[in-house]
Amino acid sequence: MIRAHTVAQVRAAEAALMATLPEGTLMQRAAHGLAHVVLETLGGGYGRRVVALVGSGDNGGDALHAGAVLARRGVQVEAWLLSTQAHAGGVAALRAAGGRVLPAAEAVAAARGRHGHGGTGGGHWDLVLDGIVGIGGKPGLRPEAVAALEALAGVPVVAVDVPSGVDVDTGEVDGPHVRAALTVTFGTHKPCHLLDPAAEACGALTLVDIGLDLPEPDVEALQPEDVAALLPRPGPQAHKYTRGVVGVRAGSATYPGAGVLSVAGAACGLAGMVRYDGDAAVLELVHRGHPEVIGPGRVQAWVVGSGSDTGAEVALRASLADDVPLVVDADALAHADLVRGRPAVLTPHAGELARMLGVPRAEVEQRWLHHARRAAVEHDAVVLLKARHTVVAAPDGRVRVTTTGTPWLATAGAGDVLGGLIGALLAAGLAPYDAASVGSWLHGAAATLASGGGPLVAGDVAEALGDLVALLVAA
Ligand SMILES: NC(=O)C1=CN([C@@H]2O[C@H](COP(=O)(O)OP(=O)(O)OC[C@H]3O[C@@H](n4cnc5c(N)ncnc54)[C@H](O)[C@@H]3O)[C@@H](O)[C@H]2O)[C@@H](O)CC1
Ligand SMILES: [K+]
Repeated sequence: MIRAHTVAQVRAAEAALMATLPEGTLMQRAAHGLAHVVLETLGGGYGRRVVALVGSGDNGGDALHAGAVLARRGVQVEAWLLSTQAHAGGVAALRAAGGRVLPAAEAVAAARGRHGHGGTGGGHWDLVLDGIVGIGGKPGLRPEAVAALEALAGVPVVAVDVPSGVDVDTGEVDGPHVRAALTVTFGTHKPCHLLDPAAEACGALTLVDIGLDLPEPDVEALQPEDVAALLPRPGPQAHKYTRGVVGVRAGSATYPGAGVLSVAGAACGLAGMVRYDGDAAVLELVHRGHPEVIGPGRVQAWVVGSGSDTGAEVALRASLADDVPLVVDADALAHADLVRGRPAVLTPHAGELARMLGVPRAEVEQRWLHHARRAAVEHDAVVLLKARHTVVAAPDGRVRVTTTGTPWLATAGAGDVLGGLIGALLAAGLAPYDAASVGSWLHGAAATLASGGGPLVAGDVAEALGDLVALLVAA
């Protein structure tokens, strides 16, 4: 599991640990870990050239101390100070190790002198260390930092702890921020490493352990071993009913494909049986790919709403009449109020969630975490907000972010497959929060498997699920 803690949680854990250790120990752990990752990234030390952008706080201190370690390994290190307040011990350590320290304004002016305004002076450097601000930073960057980054445009950036300028606790961005190729973080992940748009600015992630003792995380992301542990598996005595029956009320004469694809997701094999309750012509289409699907009857979970058109409300009310958990998607989301307090997973995309909450879509896309959490509380149900990094929020505040997937998954019908898959997991006995987050993880991973780096259609995702589950179960 990737566990992400808020700034306040990290500060508390750091304070508790620091009280037991000699001063500076944690920064040394962080700086050595960071330097080690940088040396690996550079493929060695001697002859490499690294510039550190250094702000006024301990994040700059980390960059300076890491710079000192790098300088001792033969790296040519220059620190550009963005403030007169730079970490004194770090400055002294870097100087003592042979690094150069100068005000950023002077370095930027020199780069501009050599290469003109807007600067292509970056060509000299192999890597930029972003020690502008860490968890103590306010969102956005000051003009001096923006100018320094411009002067170094094109050089890969390694962010120290977080990409400077992003909101650490929410992943929101407001104004300029660093875009890193790699982020090296300390002690634990922070929400901005998982939540877009900040997560996109992190690049790859590496965690350096500094020995923090941490509470329950604010946000987490399932990893393959977590998904494998949560996957429902048939026991030796299993039969189709004990494995769960999932019912699908999706698709209509107008949108038959939604029914076919919802069933394709539900028929992933993780439940024992799939029932279809809807348009007879759609059932005929369903039978071409899935002859095992049967008509209405008792189920352990319902999937409702995709392509249901004007029949969504009737389908939802009929499903609620059975006291079983349900997936509420697409057209049925307009009637999500009916579901309040029932075991359910609501699966909106940003536009649908915006309508549910009565806010502009752009606001949802700026503040994914906030809106997913708010919707989960207001609807008293698990909300799965579909996006590049899907956010699954429970009414009690728990949040899981999905980091699997590929941009090729942005394709028609992919959401129908996801709804069916989550329905199968509910029918198999997973709680709504687990079913939603495991389903979303599997959906993204199956897309990556099916894509192989190229385009795909929704049916390919459903087809890849079997192979994916086999890989997880075997691992
Ligand atoms: N305290 C410790 O022992 C440890 C701290 N660590 C490092 O310390 C960092 C936190 O350090 P700090 O609490 O000193 O805070 P930061 O270094 O994150 O930044 C705070 C400083 O930046 C200024 N500032 C805030 N927003 C700004 C902005 N948008 N632009 C420019 N300047 C801005 C503030 O005036 C303040 O001086 C962590 O992210 C991590 O890198 C790690 O070394 C682990 C151990
Ligand atoms: K930083």
